Amino acid sequence: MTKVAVFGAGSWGTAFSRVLADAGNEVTIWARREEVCASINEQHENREYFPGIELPDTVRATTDPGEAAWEAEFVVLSVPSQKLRENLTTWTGVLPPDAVFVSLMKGVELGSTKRMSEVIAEVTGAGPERISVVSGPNLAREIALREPAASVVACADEDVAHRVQQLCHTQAFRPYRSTDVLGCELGGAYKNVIALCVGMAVGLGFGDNTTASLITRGLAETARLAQRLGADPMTLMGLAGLGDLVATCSSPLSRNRTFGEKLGQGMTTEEIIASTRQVAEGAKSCASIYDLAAKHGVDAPVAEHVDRVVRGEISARDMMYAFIARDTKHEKD
Ligand SMILES: NC(=O)C1=CN([C@@H]2O[C@H](COP(=O)(O)OP(=O)(O)OC[C@H]3O[C@@H](n4cnc5c(N)ncnc54)[C@H](O)[C@@H]3O)[C@@H](O)[C@H]2O)C=CC1
Ligand SMILES: O=C(CO)COP(=O)(O)O
Repeated sequence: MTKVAVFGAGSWGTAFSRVLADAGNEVTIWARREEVCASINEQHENREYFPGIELPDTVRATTDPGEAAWEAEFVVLSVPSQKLRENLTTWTGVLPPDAVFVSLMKGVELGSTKRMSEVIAEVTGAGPERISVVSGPNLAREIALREPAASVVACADEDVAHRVQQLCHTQAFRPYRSTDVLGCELGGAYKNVIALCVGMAVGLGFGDNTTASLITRGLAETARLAQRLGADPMTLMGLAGLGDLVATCSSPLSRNRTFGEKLGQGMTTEEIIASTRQVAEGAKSCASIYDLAAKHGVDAPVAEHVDRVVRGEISARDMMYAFIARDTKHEKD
């Protein structure tokens, strides 16, 4: 059995652990909280995130990072993006030197505007052949329930992408392979910002014309930045781009869409954050993605306006009409 460490016992870390176990691996989850760890080891379920969904015996948990990482061939990372750097820095001493990293995270770091694979490389010194990402339309609850879904495993080294693909291919989970790490990561992070925006439209009571317009122009914006940074534009038409965007913008399970809906209904960012424990990555990544786009001279009205709403500078309604009032242009621009 292949040993896999999963750092992060939230929704996605837990659901993906079930996928890994279903694929025949031995999984040790690092959980931050003792009670989450105990429920996985004693009740074989993560009571906080997925009560009633049984985890196989091959999934164990620990609060000790060294124990989680012990002899692991793969190290899966699934903590909130803005918390990766500080956590990973404390774990470097216990991580096996040859392990392949698998990032499940969909965000861009504030300040540095780095993608998660870049943070991993910087903190651990791992080369691109040891850093992979998994990204696609994978709402954690549906994956935990073994509903059929596809995803993308990307690594600069296609052989490594192939290994990670084998690691998580199950009867319900179908990973495709890619070498476009940048495109997959940007697609995953940007769709959260677009889902926030779509959620705001829903919260304001607007219908399908509005949401379809936002999804389509949001995808155009994502592809524009991705292409400028060197990604393959076709990645954005695939599962890690359009696929994830459709899932996240359509689903009431999405934390980002739900966050946006609450903003559209008039709640403030502070009120929404206080009302949930779960991470809505887009609420932070809107600022870092806008910074990244600005740095590269790319027009990013969705990221820019969502950031302004999240900061409380403009209302969600004003944002919607500000989009419409922008100067007319060619659709391809
Ligand atoms: N939930 C989903 O459906 C999916 C989530 N993702 C991505 O996976 C990543 C993780 O998200 P989720 O598991 O959904 O989030 P979550 O909010 O469900 O869980 C986050 C986990 O990180 C832990 N955590 C929170 N603050 C921390 C800190 N300061 N230090 C260490 N650990 C901390 C929490 O205790 C929890 O175990 C995010 O980047 C998200 O965008 C990707 C695909 C699907
Ligand atoms: O990334 C996701 C689905 O692929 C989950 O989206 P949320 O973080 O908005 O719940």
